[in-house]
Amino acid sequence: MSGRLATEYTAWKKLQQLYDSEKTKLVLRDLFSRDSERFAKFSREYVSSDGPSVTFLLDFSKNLVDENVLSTLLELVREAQLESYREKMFSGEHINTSEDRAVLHVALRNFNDWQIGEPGVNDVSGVLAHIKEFTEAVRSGAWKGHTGKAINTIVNIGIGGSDLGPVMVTEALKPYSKRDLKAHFVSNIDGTHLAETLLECDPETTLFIIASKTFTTQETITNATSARDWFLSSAKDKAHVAKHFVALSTNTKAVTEFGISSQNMFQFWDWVGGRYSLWSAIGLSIALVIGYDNFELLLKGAHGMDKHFRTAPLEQNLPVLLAAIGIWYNDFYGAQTHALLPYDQYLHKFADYFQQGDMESNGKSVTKGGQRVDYETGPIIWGAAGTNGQHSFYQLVHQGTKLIPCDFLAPATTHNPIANSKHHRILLSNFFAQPEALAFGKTEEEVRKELGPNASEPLVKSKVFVGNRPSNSILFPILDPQTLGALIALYEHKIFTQGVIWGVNSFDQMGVELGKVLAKNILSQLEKPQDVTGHDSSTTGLIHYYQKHRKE
Ligand SMILES: O=P(O)(O)OC[C@H]1O[C@@H](O)[C@@H](O)[C@@H](O)[C@@H]1O
Repeated sequence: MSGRLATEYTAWKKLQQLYDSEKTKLVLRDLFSRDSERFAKFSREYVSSDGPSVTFLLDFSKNLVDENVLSTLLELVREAQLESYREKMFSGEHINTSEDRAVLHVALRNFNDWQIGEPGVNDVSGVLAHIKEFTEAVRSGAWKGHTGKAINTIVNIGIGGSDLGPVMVTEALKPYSKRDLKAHFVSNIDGTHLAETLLECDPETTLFIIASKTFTTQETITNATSARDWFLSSAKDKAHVAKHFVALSTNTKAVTEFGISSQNMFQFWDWVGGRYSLWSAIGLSIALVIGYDNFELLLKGAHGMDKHFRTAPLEQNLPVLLAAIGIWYNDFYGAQTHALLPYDQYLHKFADYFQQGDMESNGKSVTKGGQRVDYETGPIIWGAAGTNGQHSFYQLVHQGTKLIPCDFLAPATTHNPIANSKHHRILLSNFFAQPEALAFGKTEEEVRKELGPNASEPLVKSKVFVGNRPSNSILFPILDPQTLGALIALYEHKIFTQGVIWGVNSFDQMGVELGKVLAKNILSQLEKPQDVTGHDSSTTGLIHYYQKHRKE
């Protein structure tokens, strides 16, 4: 975040030389056979130092690194002044320079009372108390709808950071959920999303949570307005809106104008980035689903990771290690993507969540100083829950022409030990096997031995796994709120660290603006063909075709 070009760092140049000279020697089969201590050297156990107990193991031994490469990567982290930028973040400096804002999602989970001098920080505990009071009233049935019935359905209306976090976390922590409180999430402007959801709602027992930091997002305001119309078509009286609509926002004025009273508004602040906002009032749906105490455990688990990130030496610092290794593939090996592969059905939205978390943060091509970068920045993040991915895209990961660094994540214990945990043992056997297969592959010699002398050459070749495909493995005891909090914060700080090295502003999102502006202009031209002006022939042709064929 220094705004310097990463290629100017001495350590970067050293890494390029190392890549050129050592690449052919960084072969996992050899690295492991040469060093029986490799696992011990290249793995770390995280143990939270305060708050609820969280432990997990990060095994990064199956990466194309040796001690020399790793220490040079850490030299790069130091040279980019990660430690100093980290302090700037934690102390509330306006490191989001383009928007002149502090970046303080860590303050939302600051149960250590670090002193942070930014307006709003002192109000965090008040908002948490409001969330606690409200969620307890709804969950206990004390909060009544307009006909005196308790709430049994919540609908969170939000998009991007006001949707993805609550969706991912409520899915991940389903075992902790109140099963008789149904939770829906409406994000897409496509009317189908709202219409299909409303089919499952009763206006007497549904609570709408309008989640929008700005409260100006077209999708959210349109969906919220249609939801309110739907509600009023049965409730009739506008006064009933107060019992069925609450808002999560930084924009009190727009919330009040919408018709939601300020008592039913849960506040947060401009120093909470959308994609870092699940810890804020945006987490209200999470607290409703899993209960306030579990929500607080989620926050405390994240806080433990904040403390680790802030204080652990770089060699022991898990977000830093993940970031450094990621740079090695992204910038020297030319890897375009990074796969997140949780072997836990509850984490099936984890990759979706970090698609925004990572790609909106580091998908930039100018530094904070305004220079065009001459290296690759944020990777494409993708993935799916194991073992489904194995029967879909793993073919390419194992034998395709692309290098795809993978993170495998799994819980040692399942919440659903059906069939005497047989399912879980099979799941975990795959979690252990895939990184092994990727790393060590299967040589031509091994294939020949297996197939016998009569096997055709093409068949032999098609069954070879070249291996040497890198991965990290993260193994945790069980997916509970505190562990999930720590894991999310782990990746948040990884993203931060990489952003510092690349010199980009990880906290703005200018790239989402242009399309919004063009869509607004096009919306005003959709009525008549003669209104369609000022576009290229392709866009004009598409709009004309739509106008010719639309029915409504
Ligand atoms: O929470 P609101 O303000 O509705 O924004 C929702 C989302 O909008 C998008 O355009 C992005 O900028 C996201 O970062 C943001 O999370």
